Amino acid sequence: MADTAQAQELVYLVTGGCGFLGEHVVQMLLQREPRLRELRVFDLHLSPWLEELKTGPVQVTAIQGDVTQAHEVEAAVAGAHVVIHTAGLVDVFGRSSTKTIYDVNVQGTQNVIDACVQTGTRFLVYTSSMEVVGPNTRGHPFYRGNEDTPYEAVHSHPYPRSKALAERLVLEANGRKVHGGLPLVTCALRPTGIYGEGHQIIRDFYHQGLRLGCRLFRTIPASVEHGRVYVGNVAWMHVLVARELEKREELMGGQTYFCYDNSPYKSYEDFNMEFLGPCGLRLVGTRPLVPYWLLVFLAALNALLQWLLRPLLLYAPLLNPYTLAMANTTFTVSTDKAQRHFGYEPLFSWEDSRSRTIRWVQTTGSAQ
Ligand SMILES: NC(=O)c1ccc[n+]([C@@H]2O[C@H](COP(=O)([O-])OP(=O)(O)OC[C@H]3O[C@@H](n4cnc5c(N)ncnc54)[C@H](O)[C@@H]3O)[C@@H](O)[C@H]2O)c1
Ligand SMILES: CC(C)CCC[C@@H](C)[C@H]1CC[C@H]2[C@@H]3[C@H](O)C=C4C[C@@H](O)CC[C@]4(C)[C@H]3CC[C@]12C
Repeated sequence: MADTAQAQELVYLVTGGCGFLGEHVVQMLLQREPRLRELRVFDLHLSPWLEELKTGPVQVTAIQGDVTQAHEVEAAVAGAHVVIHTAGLVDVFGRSSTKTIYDVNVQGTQNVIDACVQTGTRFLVYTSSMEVVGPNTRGHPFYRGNEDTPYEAVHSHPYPRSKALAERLVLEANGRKVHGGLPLVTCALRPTGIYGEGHQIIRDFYHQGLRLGCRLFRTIPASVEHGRVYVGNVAWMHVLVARELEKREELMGGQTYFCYDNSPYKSYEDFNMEFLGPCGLRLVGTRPLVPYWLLVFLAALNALLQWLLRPLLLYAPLLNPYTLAMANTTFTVSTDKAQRHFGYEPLFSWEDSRSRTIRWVQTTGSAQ
């Protein structure tokens, strides 16, 4: 690949390419990977915006498919040079069964690895999550840690468990011989809480705030730091890793990297106010307005109601014991591993990330 540097010769496959992160990865590849010949976008649900991409210089191939179906994955992977595997079931609210989460996140990832091995695709980038590390349900803080910081990772919830299992599969597959005899080179990116254009939860908070008279009520102490990273920078990191894996396979193969940028360290709610404030909302209270024991009780009540109502309807509110533990436990990263290993620098400054997100909330928020 390296010799014919700028020729348009590469075929990339992005699984989950129509999701929140996947869409940004697709757009970033089209803008920033000059060697791209074909971009395959594989997703369970194809988005209409894909049609607009089909008129550009790069061949964009939309593939409606399911990562749990090995034959569909293999057909999509065949002939691709690089796979960026972002498809996943992101569910910390109890919307899907444990089995479904495992099928998509673990078996789906295994299918992607097997397809690479069988078809001879050598480079696999996996979107993991900060949650393979933490926060754990014991509430231990991870304060500005890096990839080597010791931490007791205890996974009680199906989503982080599935991401941790899938990440292990990907890392263990590094070095396996693919069809043709060359080694597979894999690595895993671990974003913290991603924000930016397309982030559904921020939109939900915005609408909740509008319903409450342009107010939100503080529930988490301002001192609890929650790591966040802008979607454009996460996408950029994926593109860079995919590009550099071939040149630095010894160094990068089998590695994990937190996704980071210059977004400030704040509590989950204070961080959201960086966007919701300029959209007219205010956060009431300098301290939590509800005592913590009451939040714990309400979260447990929600879990009980979810279980009781399951035969009749899906009750999946934002607050449950797991999301409360996540929001209420400090988890922030401070690392330069990606910069050292493959020269990553955030493409978007904090100011830019913030204003892009505000603009998006303003334009799409009121339309809901
Ligand atoms: N959103 C975050 O804050 C965050 C943080 C860390 C890691 N991640 C990881 O990033 C990845 C993308 O997350 P996201 O926030 O964009 O989620 P998303 O739900 O917006 O996107 C996931 C995409 O995967 C697709 N998908 C789901 N099941 C599939 C299947 N069986 N076959 C094919 N496609 C399927 C969905 O249709 C969707 O387009 C996930 O792997 C997630 O675990 C997300
Ligand atoms: C006390 C409650 C009212 C506040 C509820 C907030 C809750 C919905 C938020 C808090 C933290 C959020 C998660 C965090 O940003 C990181 C990730 C990692 C990623 O892999 C998937 C998304 C997820 C779990 C965020 C989901 C929403 C959470 C739990």
